[in-house]
Amino acid sequence: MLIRVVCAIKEKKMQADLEKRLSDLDVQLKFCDRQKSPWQELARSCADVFIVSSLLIPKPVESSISILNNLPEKPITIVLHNRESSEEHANLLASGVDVVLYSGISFDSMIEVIESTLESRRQFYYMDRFDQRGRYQPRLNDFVSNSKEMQMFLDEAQQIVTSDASLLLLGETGVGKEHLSKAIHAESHRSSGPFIAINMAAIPEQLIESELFGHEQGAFTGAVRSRRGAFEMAHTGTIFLDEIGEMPLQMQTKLLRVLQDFEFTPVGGEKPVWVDVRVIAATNKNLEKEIKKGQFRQDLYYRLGVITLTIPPLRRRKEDIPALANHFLSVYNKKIGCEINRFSNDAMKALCTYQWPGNIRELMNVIERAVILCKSDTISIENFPSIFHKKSMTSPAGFDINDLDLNAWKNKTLSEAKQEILHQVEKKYLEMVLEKTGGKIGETARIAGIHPRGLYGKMKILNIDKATFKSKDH
Ligand SMILES: Nc1ncnc2c1ncn2[C@@H]1O[C@H](COP(=O)(O)OP(=O)(O)OP(=O)(O)O)[C@@H](O)[C@H]1O
Repeated sequence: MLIRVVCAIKEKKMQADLEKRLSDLDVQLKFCDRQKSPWQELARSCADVFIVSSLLIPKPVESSISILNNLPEKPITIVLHNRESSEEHANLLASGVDVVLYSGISFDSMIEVIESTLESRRQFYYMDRFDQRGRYQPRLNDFVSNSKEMQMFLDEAQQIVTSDASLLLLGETGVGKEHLSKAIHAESHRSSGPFIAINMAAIPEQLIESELFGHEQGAFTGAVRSRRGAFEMAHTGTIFLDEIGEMPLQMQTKLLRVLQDFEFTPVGGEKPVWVDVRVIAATNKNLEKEIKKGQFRQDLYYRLGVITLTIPPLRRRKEDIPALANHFLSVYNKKIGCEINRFSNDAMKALCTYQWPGNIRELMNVIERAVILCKSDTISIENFPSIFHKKSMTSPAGFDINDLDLNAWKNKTLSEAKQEILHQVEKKYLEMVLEKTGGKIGETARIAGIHPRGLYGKMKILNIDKATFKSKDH
């Protein structure tokens, strides 16, 4: 968060000195007009810290201070008092002022107190970001995943956490793009800074600019107070721009300009603001198609996608389903207060066969519903929605060329891409036959029309363990 300091200082020299020193402190600084009564201006600005001369506080002091204290930002108020009277200091503190400073003290001491106030404000935002156990969740290591594909993906993600480059996350709805970006933020050197998520599809078009870059009071009808935008809130942290494919073209142009040097001017503002922010954008749209249709700027696509990661859909990493299902079972057991131990074999099989168009979000919802409906210690297929009861669910999934992730092939030769698909097909086929034969190698080899030694070799390469199939009821 970029700390905002708003000052109303009576003495001209003091104002000039403070302006000089506070500008070095990584804050956004604003001075109210000394000629007019500044209180209305203070109350309409959005600030973390107010620094005011006691002579400018309208009487009665208590109600003027309470106007500031009741602002939604819960600002800290520092009053510079021109008399060294402990009684008057005590009265100011009793009216709700946080810090009272005698303006006759050395300027360095005054700056020291202001600095420590700013630091306590930064800590206030910092504390806000941790759960009760003091952990900022989620972390990359906590990612529930057993599949090779996801492990490779997570290794790739691990390599880019140290980078400050913009990141574009692609993937279907519910695959975990926001979840991953939180984990990347938590692993990065920015983890003590904020993570601010903003969804382009959820904001009316005319408000996007103000949501992203903030506005000044009076910038448009209804802008009664000034307000900070997401970029300012994300200062020293990460901003997550979700559904970037929904951003209107005109805003794309503005965003591109901001991404050049991270400087912008709030709507209706005069002074530019500079922020230090890492941008992670995400979409489930095919941006290359959107570019061809003229709906997305190619230069913005390149700027956002300095690094691009595509999270595979759940149906392409079915090995993850049992681990994820058990993870969500324990999450909802705790949340709902149940003690369900397991899934029946049929129930787990149904989960593993389903195509999951809504990915992990859909899986979470299905498990939550099942935990609520389950009346025993085992979740059965009857606890799932009716689509899971159909017979076709238990037959092996069909092969759909459209399910393939073409992005994953970008740096591969044709023969490497073919090899990869071939491995997937062989793995699926052999697992299906091993399942049928209860893990019997001779019988599986006979059905597959290959030599048992050849079958062993393939199982080793494809990481298939026959013991997995022996444990099933055959
Ligand atoms: N690996 C994971 N382990 C545990 N929970 C996960 C995992 N991945 C995603 N989730 C959970 O699944 C839900 C959906 O994830 P998320 O919101 O990150 O998806 P998304 O790809 O950003 O979706 P959308 O495109 O619709 O915005 C969230 O509640 C998230 O916490």
